[in-house]
Amino acid sequence: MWGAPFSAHAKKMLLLGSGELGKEVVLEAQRLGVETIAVDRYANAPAMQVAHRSHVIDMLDADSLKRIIHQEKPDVIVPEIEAIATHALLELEEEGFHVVPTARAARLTMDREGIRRLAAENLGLPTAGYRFADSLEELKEAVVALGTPCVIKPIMSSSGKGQSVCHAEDEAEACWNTAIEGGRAKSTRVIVEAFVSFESEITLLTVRSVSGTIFCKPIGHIQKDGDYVESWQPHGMSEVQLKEAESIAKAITDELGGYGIFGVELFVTKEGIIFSEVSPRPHDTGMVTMITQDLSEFALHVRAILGLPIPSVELLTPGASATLKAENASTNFAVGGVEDALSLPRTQVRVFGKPEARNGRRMAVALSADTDLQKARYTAKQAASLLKVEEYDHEQ
Ligand SMILES: Nc1ncnc2c1ncn2[C@@H]1O[C@H](COP(=O)(O)OP(=O)(O)OP(=O)(O)O)[C@@H](O)[C@H]1O
Ligand SMILES: NCC(=O)N[C@@H]1O[C@H](COP(=O)([O-])[O-])[C@@H](O)[C@H]1O
Ligand SMILES: [Mg+2]
Repeated sequence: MWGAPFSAHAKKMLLLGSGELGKEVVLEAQRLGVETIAVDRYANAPAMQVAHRSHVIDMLDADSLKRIIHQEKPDVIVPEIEAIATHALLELEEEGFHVVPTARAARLTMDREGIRRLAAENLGLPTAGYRFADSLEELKEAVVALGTPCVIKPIMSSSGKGQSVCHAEDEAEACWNTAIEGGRAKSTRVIVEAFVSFESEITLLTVRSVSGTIFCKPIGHIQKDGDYVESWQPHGMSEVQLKEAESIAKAITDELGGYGIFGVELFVTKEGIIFSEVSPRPHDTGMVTMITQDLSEFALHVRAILGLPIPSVELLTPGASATLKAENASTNFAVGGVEDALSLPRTQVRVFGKPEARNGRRMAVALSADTDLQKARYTAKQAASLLKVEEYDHEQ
């Protein structure tokens, strides 16, 4: 029970990160009458455009983070990206603030080392072989030890930023440079992972709420340069594979604890299911649930966070999503082709409203439903291909 936004008894939710995923979280929170505050490193971020108010701060700076949280005194703090001063979240939790799902979960998943060691070394979950390196020399040793191809990633990054595949030992230096330039935080530590030749990869959305743990139907996806371009639900898997996937997801989410949605990323291989990583928050590939489920991953996150019951989640139809990415840097552009995309059957579009385009930046997503999953995938891809980031002429 809570009062209206802006009133003395309002329920206040503060998001750390205000991208396209946060925007949907804010919209869902507002449907339940929650007061929303969006925070990010730049102005006019997507979630800021729909939240009650917003702040621009360096979220990797602990003092700025604590200052804004002490000022706002939110009832719930919702990390929306990894790159946050998570040690400050641990302190804030100690003070009595509620961090979603827990400050420890945010801390462990912000860097690949924390979550990988927890999954592989503490829980004994199957993962790709891995090593960590703090210098080019150490990286070269790791590449020799793991063999090629292997995948190199900054320990703090997301959406494939700074990630590369090393095909031969003499590529190690180029991979090192990519990682150092691409990480979201200025860390020089990288993870080197043995390359997994998977048959498919999935996100298993797992919801922890007062009602217990439930799983959404598996979401299949395709990634390009470490970033998702297409996802669909349900992904076809055998009963045995699904049980294995659910048991890994249950183990890691039970360990992280708290209430909320988790995107558990898994590789499906001939030999079995391999754990990749987990986001204690909605997942980009899960945007497809906006068209497939009775409760989207955003609605589920908000309900779980607020301590509300989630007795079940239903897949209403097979469906798919496909992304629009910008190719050039610009602040004077429009997302065009929406009319053409929406002329396709059972298709929707979300335009994120990011104020700046950059090469590779995700700007919009197309969502399509169809009783035939393959048709849904085809239509979503077609819709996304009709969307374009178009530059205005200088005079306009
Ligand atoms: N060890 C690996 N073997 C094979 N492919 C991999 C490996 N690690 C990552 N990939 C590929 O790169 C993609 C992105 O990797 P990962 O999820 O670790 O990066 P990320 O930057 O955290 O991405 P996101 O934030 O979108 O989840 C994976 O979904 C997979 O397609
Ligand atoms: N894979 C994680 C992911 O998709 N996160 C989503 O992308 C935003 C950052 O986008 P930007 O880099 O374009 O600002 C984040 O704020 C989040 O919504
Ligand atoms: Mg990932």
